[in-house]
Amino acid sequence: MAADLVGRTVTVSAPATSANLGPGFDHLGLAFDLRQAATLRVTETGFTAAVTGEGADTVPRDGSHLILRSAVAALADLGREVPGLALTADNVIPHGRGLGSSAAAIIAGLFAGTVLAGVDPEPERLLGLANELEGHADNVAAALLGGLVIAYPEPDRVGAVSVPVHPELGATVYLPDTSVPTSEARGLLPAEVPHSDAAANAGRAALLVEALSRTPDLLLPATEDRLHQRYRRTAMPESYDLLELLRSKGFAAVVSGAGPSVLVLGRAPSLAGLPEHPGFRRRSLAIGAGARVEPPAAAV
Ligand SMILES: Nc1ncnc2c1ncn2[C@@H]1O[C@H](COP(=O)(O)OP(=O)(O)O)[C@@H](O)[C@H]1O
Ligand SMILES: N[C@@H](CCOP(=O)(O)O)C(=O)O
Repeated sequence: MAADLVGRTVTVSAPATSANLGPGFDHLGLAFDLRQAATLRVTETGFTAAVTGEGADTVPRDGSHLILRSAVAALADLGREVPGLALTADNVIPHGRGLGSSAAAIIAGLFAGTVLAGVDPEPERLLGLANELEGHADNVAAALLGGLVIAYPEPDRVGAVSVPVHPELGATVYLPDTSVPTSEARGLLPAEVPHSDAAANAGRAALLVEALSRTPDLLLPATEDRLHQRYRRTAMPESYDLLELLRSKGFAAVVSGAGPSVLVLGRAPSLAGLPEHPGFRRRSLAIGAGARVEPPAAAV
């Protein structure tokens, strides 16, 4: 038991993310300026969570809390065990909406656990742990590194590269009141897809990297997907209808992550013309930085 760590405190933050971005299923992620902050203190005994904001009524208050579990996993990976941890968090990322709340929680916990152990948060090690906890690498990679990220899991490691985004790129998210757990949305995907659909997505994902980084005018064709969105329609019919409506008007709309939020990408000024839509709250998002240690004052 690492009694030497008792009393250590750290405040960290990790961004909300949108995974997939249309054709980049499980591989592309984009981070936003909406951040999960968390303060963790090593205590003499017990695992506790004081939580306000999004999900405060539903998340556990003991050691099964996702941020605490992730911090413990990072410590264990370093061969350290702590007698207790006290978490304080004010959650601002809505849960189960496709904005990577679980990825931000996992990355915040892993980052905090590593810093509490006195070790530099080395991206590849954290990404491997995060992929195990989340089950897919796209939004944990973006939450860790920030900006636009291509994740590429390999048999013995998870790789990720950052790609510069076009300076005018903006994003607007349409948030419904309803949520769909990512596990449920993943359960709707078929085990096999037609070769032509896989080929189309491979081409569009390549085009999307060009569109996001250099040529935003290509975003509408570049965000076409045939591998996941339509299979998930039954779980989020209103989102799919909104997506089709926006695309018919020329906006590059996609299901954000596993949904049910709808994300629109484009040059920031062009997004000013986006319409309101009943049942959804519209919100502009700027591209965000990756996980980081915050000054203690950032804790709420
Ligand atoms: N800040 C958080 N603290 C604790 N648990 C969280 C937090 N954020 C997310 N979770 C857990 O992850 C779940 C949502 O994850 P998921 O279904 O993948 O949706 P998404 O990541 O798109 O919001 C929540 O119901 C909760 O169990
Ligand atoms: N590639 C995953 C992304 C899930 O993202 P989330 O933010 O909805 O958890 C998927 O599409 O299942």
